[in-house]
Amino acid sequence: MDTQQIIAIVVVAVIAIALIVAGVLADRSRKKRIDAAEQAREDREAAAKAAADKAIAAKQAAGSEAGSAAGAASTPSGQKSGAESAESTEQAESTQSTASSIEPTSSAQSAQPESQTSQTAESQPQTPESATSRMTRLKARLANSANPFGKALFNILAKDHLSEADWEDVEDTLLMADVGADASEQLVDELRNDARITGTHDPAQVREALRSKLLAMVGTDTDRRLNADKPEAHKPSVIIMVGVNGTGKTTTAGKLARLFVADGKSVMLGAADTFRAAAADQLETWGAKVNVPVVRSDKDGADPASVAFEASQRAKNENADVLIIDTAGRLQNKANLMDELGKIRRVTEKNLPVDEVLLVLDATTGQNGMEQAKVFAQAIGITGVVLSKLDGSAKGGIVISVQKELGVPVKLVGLGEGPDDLAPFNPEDFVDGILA
Ligand SMILES: Nc1nc2c(ncn2[C@@H]2O[C@H](COP(=O)(O)OP(=O)(O)OP(=O)(O)O)[C@@H](O)[C@H]2O)c(=O)[nH]1
Repeated sequence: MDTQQIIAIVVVAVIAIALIVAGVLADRSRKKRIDAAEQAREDREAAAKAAADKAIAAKQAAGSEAGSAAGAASTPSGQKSGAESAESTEQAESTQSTASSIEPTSSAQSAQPESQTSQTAESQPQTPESATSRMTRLKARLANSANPFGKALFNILAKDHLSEADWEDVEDTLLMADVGADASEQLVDELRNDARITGTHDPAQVREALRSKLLAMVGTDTDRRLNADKPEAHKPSVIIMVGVNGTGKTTTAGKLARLFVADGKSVMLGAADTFRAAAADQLETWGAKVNVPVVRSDKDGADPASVAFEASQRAKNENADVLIIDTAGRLQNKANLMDELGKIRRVTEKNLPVDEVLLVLDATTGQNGMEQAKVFAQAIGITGVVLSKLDGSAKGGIVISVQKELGVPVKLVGLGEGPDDLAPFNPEDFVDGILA
């Protein structure tokens, strides 16, 4: 072997080592960026949560000053912190009694003497907003919500030419919008490959391609109708609301009742959240607002399954069109509470088949929602997801992972605390919301 050959071999070996080292360094820096993005996301969530807690505390202080009886009856359960909720749930669990005293009430029957005199406009039956007007208003709200991710994407995609670093920024931005690591990587890989094949780096074209790929991931031809709205629905059609503490189950139950009432259906609400009297009171306030009867127990800690049984029996006897059963918030890692959901379902099914179990996920929860969804799906079986509080979050990319992993469609989105702030999930509006 002459000197030239030896030099050639050494050069090749040095280049190979340099490539390997560069690869390892690039991988590490990529991991660092993802970690930093995750950290930034967590910080933002913590800041948003702190701000929300502050607002809730201020609201509670204002409420207690007012001290009105009606105010006390309509205190939303979500006004207590998740930790408090979980604690009260656990306390009630130990004192739980099977002998419940169930009181079917109607909006007229349910008013107590003092709450009758102090009944505010809030609990008076209101006329539902028309579907068209509601959709226009909700779309405008979604379009106006400040979306840092959409702006970040816009800034990247507004460049003349996309560099490797820009592609990575696109991926990071999708990650921060909670699109999920796998989906974000897949999207950017596909876009980059397409760009290589077609030779185009035109940001406008890339943006359009990203939109259609996101739309395909979210699914444009999925059947997102509520089962109660399908021709084969049972009568009464039973819907059970489930989810962790404070996600918006009771609020969504109330808004949903209103949607059915607006469609001319007779609705009944079942307060199977028996851990706190305030929860049944909150549902009763919604019942009065949307003018539907509420079946509840007057006893704190009564067996939720027995309330569900009573509610389903009454809905059956009265031939209601829809029965919506609200359940207590529970953390997905509390096995006994998750088992209780199965019992609520089984007991209800002694009277009526259950058409729908809606998991209410808080859009601001991020990828943790995925873990919740899996456990709830296992415990009771879910047929649809409601993504609540989308008005307070530009994220909601969790939609993609939930649908992909559980095969369950997102059917509704919550866009505020008002009675008409619930809308069918619309993939186009949702994707445009992320890209806006
Ligand atoms: N901004 C906004 N707030 C919402 C939405 N849905 C519910 N909320 C608020 O979230 C808080 C909690 O809502 P609840 O309906 O009490 O939640 P929950 O899941 O029934 O609570 P627990 O029974 O304690 O588990 C309340 O202050 C609601 O007004 C929404 O779509 N947008």
